[in-house]
Amino acid sequence: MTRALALEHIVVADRLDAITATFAAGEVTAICGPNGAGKSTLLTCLAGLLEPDAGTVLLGDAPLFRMPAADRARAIGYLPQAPEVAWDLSVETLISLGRLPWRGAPAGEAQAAIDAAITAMDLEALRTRAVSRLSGGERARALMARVLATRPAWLLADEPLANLDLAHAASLMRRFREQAGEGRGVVLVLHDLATAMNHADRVLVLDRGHLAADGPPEQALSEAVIRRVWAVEGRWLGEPGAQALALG
Ligand SMILES: Nc1ncnc2c1ncn2[C@@H]1O[C@H](COP(=O)(O)OP(=O)(O)OP(=O)(O)O)[C@@H](O)[C@H]1O
Repeated sequence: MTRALALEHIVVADRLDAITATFAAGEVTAICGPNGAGKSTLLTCLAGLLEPDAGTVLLGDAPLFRMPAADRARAIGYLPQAPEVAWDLSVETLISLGRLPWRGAPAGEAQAAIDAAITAMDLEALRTRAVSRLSGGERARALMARVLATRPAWLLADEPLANLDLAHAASLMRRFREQAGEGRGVVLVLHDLATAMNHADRVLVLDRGHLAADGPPEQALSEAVIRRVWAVEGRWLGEPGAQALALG
């Protein structure tokens, strides 16, 4: 069973203030909030890349920052907001880097995970293409595929839809749902509140380093919360699961 990820009173000076939240496996959790609210900071703490100044991050019962790095890398896959690709690799080689935490596993298992990630992100036609010759959205899909190839218990992604066209964005949200259905935990930073409203099981709203709301999307992203946190008048239109936010 996938162990829960939890933040206990974490503080990152001037960026996050005493945040407590437990993330459940099998769910898609969205983190929303205005620019500078602390969303990426929170996600890097969850990923085990930024140690908070106070408080604890737990994976199950284990403090995340005491775990061996390889164990952490197998458990948590993380897609940063603006990932760097240091070398000009082919798409398939880039994706195969997602298997590094599993060195020693059978080669067939690795190839199956890489092939599944290539299919999931619609990259068959680009398998041998150099990363430098991809469009922005294709590159984003290749980087997401690298994370999927790890098959981690937790998938953390910072604005994973940012560069994707409509069809690929919808397809990736379906993949995240499938991943949650397989028992993984999925935590996404999302600016598009309609995507969070329609696809997340739970939404955390951050506002200037504080947790402003935490709950099912219809509560955490109510019109009152949007007014208070984003200072915008918004009105939800449409049916549950296919809502749009009208502004003004
Ligand atoms: N490395 C850093 N050192 C110090 N402060 C930082 C650092 N990175 C970000 N900050 C500050 O911390 C706050 C939170 O930043 P963070 O990147 O977590 O926000 P965010 O909610 O992800 O914003 P955005 O929607 O703009 O991506 C901001 O005020 C930012 O200026």
